[in-house]
Amino acid sequence: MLNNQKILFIGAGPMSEAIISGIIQSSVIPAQQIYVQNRSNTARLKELQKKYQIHVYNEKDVHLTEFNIIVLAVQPKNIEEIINQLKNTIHTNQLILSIITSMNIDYFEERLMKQPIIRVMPNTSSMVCESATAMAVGKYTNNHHIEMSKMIFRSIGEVYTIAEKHMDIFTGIAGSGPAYFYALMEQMESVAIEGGLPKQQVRSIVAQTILGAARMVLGNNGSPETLRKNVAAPNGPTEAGLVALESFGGLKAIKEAVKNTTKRSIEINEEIEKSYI
Ligand SMILES: NC(=O)C1=CN([C@@H]2O[C@H](COP(=O)(O)OP(=O)(O)OC[C@H]3O[C@@H](n4cnc5c(N)ncnc54)[C@H](O)[C@@H]3O)[C@@H](O)[C@H]2O)C=CC1
Ligand SMILES: O=C(O)[C@@H]1CCC=N1
Repeated sequence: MLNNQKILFIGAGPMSEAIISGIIQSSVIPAQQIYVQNRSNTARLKELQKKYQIHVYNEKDVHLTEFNIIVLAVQPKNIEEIINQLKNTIHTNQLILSIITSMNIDYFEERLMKQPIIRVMPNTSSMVCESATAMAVGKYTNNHHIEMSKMIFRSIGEVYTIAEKHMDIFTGIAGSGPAYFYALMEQMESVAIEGGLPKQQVRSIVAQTILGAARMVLGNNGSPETLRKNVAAPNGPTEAGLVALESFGGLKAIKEAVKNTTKRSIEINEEIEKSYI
């Protein structure tokens, strides 16, 4: 289905790279059909070209009508210039996949006439084909568009089709989630080194521990609650650790992190909508 499709990424940041790396590893779209446009950073474009053997463009050289699929991968603050670039140029037979955080499908549909648009929230684990990706579809999409989008994002992990109103909480959990785990890993690495474990082993020990816990849950070996209880014998070392986690606010902090991310995601859309009134 994607054999003859040409795909353009607008924005050459880490998220575009993570997706490109994933789709090349999974051979869902060949490298020679992948194009990336960035604003001015020629060195970054050269780096991506060399690493993945894809085509790269500076903004002014792109002919947007050549592409079947256009992935928008810039920050929300750059959205207006992207709309200006697309408006009056693209056709309704081109599929837009927006991974831009916070920006609602309505925003695009109001500015681009009858354009098929799918809003997607992947995460950086796309790089190793382990993303948890959400997809919400616009009103001008058809089954073919939805299937193409699923194929692309399934090549880089799991895809969940959700209602668009849940995109912000999904961002709080899965889009931003890797950052919470990295923050946790930083703390665990630091205390492991302080406790005398050899530095060269610590990174692997911590990462393997998180990977194993995730695999236990995904392998249906029990709910997180049951699995937690299995680790913590009454009055054992784990129980002491969990008591500290709770008493230092660790559990509440996790919930607050998700809530704050969700709130900020909603705010960004509101701020940008307001700035154009
Ligand atoms: N990094 C992450 O974990 C995730 C990011 N996202 C979202 O994906 C989008 C991209 O994320 P990153 O790659 O992290 O962002 P980034 O800010 O690192 O990269 C975006 C790139 O787009 C370029 N750019 C800006 N305006 C442009 C224009 N008009 N034409 C061409 N290039 C332009 C910038 O120079 C920059 O190199 C953002 O909206 C972000 O919120 C979504 C899911 C996860
Ligand atoms: O925080 C950000 O800017 C984006 C949202 C999801 C991951 N990164």
